[in-house]
Order: sequence, then structure tokens, then C-alpha cells
Amino acid sequence: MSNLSPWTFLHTQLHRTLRSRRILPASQRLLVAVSGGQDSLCLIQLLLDLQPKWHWQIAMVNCDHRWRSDSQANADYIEQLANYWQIPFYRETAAIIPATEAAAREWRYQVLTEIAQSHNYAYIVTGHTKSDRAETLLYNLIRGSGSDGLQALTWQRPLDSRSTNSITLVRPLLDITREQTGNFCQEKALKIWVDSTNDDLHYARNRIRHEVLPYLQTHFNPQVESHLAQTAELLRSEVNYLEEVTETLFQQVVFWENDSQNPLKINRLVLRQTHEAIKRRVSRKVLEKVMQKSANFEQIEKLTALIDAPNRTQTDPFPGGAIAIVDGEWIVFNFFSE
Ligand SMILES: Nc1ncnc2c1ncn2[C@@H]1O[C@H](COP(=O)(O)OP(=O)(O)OP(=O)(O)O)[C@@H](O)[C@H]1O
Repeated sequence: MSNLSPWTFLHTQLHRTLRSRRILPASQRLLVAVSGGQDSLCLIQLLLDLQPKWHWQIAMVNCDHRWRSDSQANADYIEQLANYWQIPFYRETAAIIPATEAAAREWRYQVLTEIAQSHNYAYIVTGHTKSDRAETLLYNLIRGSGSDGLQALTWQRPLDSRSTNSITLVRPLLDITREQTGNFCQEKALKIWVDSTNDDLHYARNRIRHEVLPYLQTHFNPQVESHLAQTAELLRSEVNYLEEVTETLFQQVVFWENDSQNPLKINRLVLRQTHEAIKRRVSRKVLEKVMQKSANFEQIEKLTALIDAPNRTQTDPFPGGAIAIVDGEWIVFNFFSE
């Protein structure tokens, strides 16, 4: 293992991805999230090797959820690597062990964002791969997620957009498979910290990784991982386009002063001329405003049905107490306390 490692195909691939996608501009301060697994170790080594070309200032961060008895030793190991590479290292240990995977993730992103904010890093970089993308797409498909969930893991997304110093989460390895990161670490003699929970089949994600995808590869298509990741990529641009159209229409048809004298109203005559997919998206956006949380399939269908319904048709109360009523060319929301 050395500070800079010899150039490989993965270096070229990442360099090209960064040039064409412009997701990690030159000379920026990068906070690289390192778990000690093969993906994030491959990521940090590649970024360090590319650093002389891009002039970034690179730091590493590890979040210890305290889920495993060796988690502290894991964090110590990553700290040793950071010392060896002579780059800044941040570590945070959970005060209370998070009860679920979702709670662990939420805590982790909160910690990452806080560290990035207080130390002035504009980019948080993670080692999500093409394989993670394929698994996430399958997982979300099974859970009944619409196309928004199937675009699964985007190249970048804003974290904490409320803050003035906005921080972007970047996933530069989405073109690279787990097999490639594993081979890379082996070639570079990078010692991987094996996460024993990755093999625990109680977690749905692990079952998809260890059983469903290998089954699909063997019996349906050896390229299934790449095909699923490509589908996610295509859906990403389609979803972006649909969202742009929805946003423009939303501004034209939805009127809301956010006070009790002027209830939210939607011009259904304009909406009638648009495609079913956009009607649903506008309805979903309206309901998210009205209910202050995500809308489910039935709620979106109920509101969308009012676009063509007879005058005075109304819905049952939505969570939060609002009822939507057809009033001529308008759909009007009346708020009643539950
Ligand atoms: N404990 C950790 N400390 C720092 N970074 C981490 C940690 N766990 C995961 N990461 C970062 O997140 C990436 C994805 O890891 P993993 O697939 O285990 O997380 P996940 O919870 O499934 O992902 P998501 O962030 O999409 O919820 C890693 O490559 C690494 O960059």
C-alpha cells in the first residue's frame, strides 16, 4: 500500500465520469465517508490518486453506530489509514445505538452534514456502486415505489438545502460494480474491514444481494446488475423531466395563500388538458403541501379523480383534516380539524 497507487482502468473510468458529469469540481473540499468496506476504501484510494489532477482538499469521516462489537476497532483502523495518508479525519460515535437500519442511516447523514457544515466541506462523497443501485431498484420495486423510487440512487443530491452553505452528496462510483471495487482493493492490498452484518439475511437488502441477484444472474441474465442500474439511470432523467413539467404546471394551476380566508384551490380545467401522469404528479405535490407528509397511492387517486368529477363531488378527509370539493372549474380544499 502506498500514498499514490499506480493508475488502473478504474482510475481512467472515474476520471472520465468526473469530467463528463462534473459532479466533483476541481479544488473543492471533499469529505469522504468511509465505512472500511471495499467500496469506500476503493473510493478514497481512487480520489487520493486523482487528487494531483483535480487539486481537491480531501478528508475522511467515519460514523460508528456501535452495532458491532468491533465497531470501535473499525473506526481506529480508518483513523490509522487517514494518519498514514496524512489527511484530516473525523469520527463520531452514536450516543444511543440506533434501533433500525433507517434510524442508523438518518443519524449517519445528520452527523455527516454537521461535520461538513462546521468544517466547511461543500461535498460529501460516498462509495455507493452500480451494484447498490441495482439492489436499491429491486428493493424499491418490491415495496411498490413509483418511478421516483426506481431511479434509485442518483449521482448527486442536495443535503440540507435549508442551509445557506448547501452541501451536496455525491456518489461517483455508480458506474463501477462491487466486483470491481473488490478486485481493486485486492490489487492494491487495501485491507478491507469485513462488516459481519452484511451477511445477515434478516436484512432484506442482504437477501437481495446474496440470494435474489445471484439467482437472477444465473437463471435470467448474467448482466442483470448492469441492466437494472441502466434502468435506474434512464428513469432518473425521465423523472427529472416529469418533475420540471409538473413544477411549471403546478405554478399555473395551484393557488394558495396559506391562510384560512383563501383555501388552496386548483384549476381543474387547465389540468384536464394534461396527461394522466402529470395530473397524478400535480395531485401528489398538492397533497404533500396539504398533509405535510408524503401521499400514498389511494390518496393521490382520490384527488386526481376530482379533475373530471361532477360539480360538488367531494373526498373524505385527508390526514390533517382537509377535504377537497369540486366547485365549478376549481377543486377547493376546506380544512376541518380532525
Ligand atoms: N459507518 C459509516 N461511516 C461512514 N460512511 C459510511 C458508513 N456506512 C456507510 N458509509 C458510506 O455510505 C456508503 C454506502 O454504504 P452502505 O451501502 O452500507 O449504506 P446504506 O445505508 O445501504 O446506504 P444509503 O446511504 O443509501 O442508505 C459507503 O460506501 C460509505 O461511503
